[in-house]
Amino acid sequence: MRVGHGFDVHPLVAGRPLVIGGVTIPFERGLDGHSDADVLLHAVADALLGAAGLGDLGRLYPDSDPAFKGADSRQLLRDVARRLAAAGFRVVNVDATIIAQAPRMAPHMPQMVANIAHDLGIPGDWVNVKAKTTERLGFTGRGEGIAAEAVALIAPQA
Ligand SMILES: Nc1ccn([C@@H]2O[C@H](COP(=O)(O)O)[C@@H](O)[C@H]2O)c(=O)n1
Ligand SMILES: C[C@@]1(CO)OP(=O)(O)OP(=O)(O)OC[C@H]1O
Repeated sequence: MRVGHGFDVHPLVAGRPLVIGGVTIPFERGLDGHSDADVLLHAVADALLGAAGLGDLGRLYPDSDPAFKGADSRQLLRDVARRLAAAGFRVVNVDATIIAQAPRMAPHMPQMVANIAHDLGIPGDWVNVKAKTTERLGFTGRGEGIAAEAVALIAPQA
C-alpha cells in the first residue's frame, strides 16, 4: 500500500465558471487557470500521482502547453487513472477537503463524489469529499481563491 498527498490553489476571478469536482457551481466568480482550474480534481490527481511516484500534474500536463488550454480536468483525472493502472496500481480510497469561504459546497458534494468515483473506476463509497471555511482568515477567508487538499491510498493490482 502507498499513500499520496495533493494540494492546489486557484484564484477566484470574474468571467470564469466555477468548476469543482467536475460540477459547475453557480457563483459570481470562477477559478482562473490554464485548464478549467478544477482545484479539487487537481489535488486528487496529484495525490494519486504522488502515491504512485509518477510526479505531478504540472509536470505531466504543463500549463505552458497549448494542448491543455481549457482542459477538462475530468479528462486529466481519467488519464492519471490510466497511468496508475499502467504502472500496476489500483486506487483503494480518496479523501479530499475543499477550502473555501463560499459558495456552499455541501449541496454539490454527492455529484463531485460520483464524478471522481466514475473517473477513477471505483465505488462511490471509496471517495470522500469535505469542505471547510477558514473562518474568514487568509486568502481563502477573504474570498481571493479556493484551495483543496487530498490524500489517496493505492495498492498493487491483484
Ligand atoms: N465552502 C464551504 C464550507 C463549508 N461547508 C460546510 O459547512 C460545514 C462547516 O464548515 P466550517 O468551515 O464553517 O466549519 C462543513 O462541514 C461543510 O459541510 C460547505 O458546504 N461549503
Ligand atoms: C491543470 C494544468 C494543466 O496545464 O494547469 P492549471 O489549470 O493551471 O492548473 P494547475 O494546478 O495550476 O497546474 C496543473 C496543470 O497541469
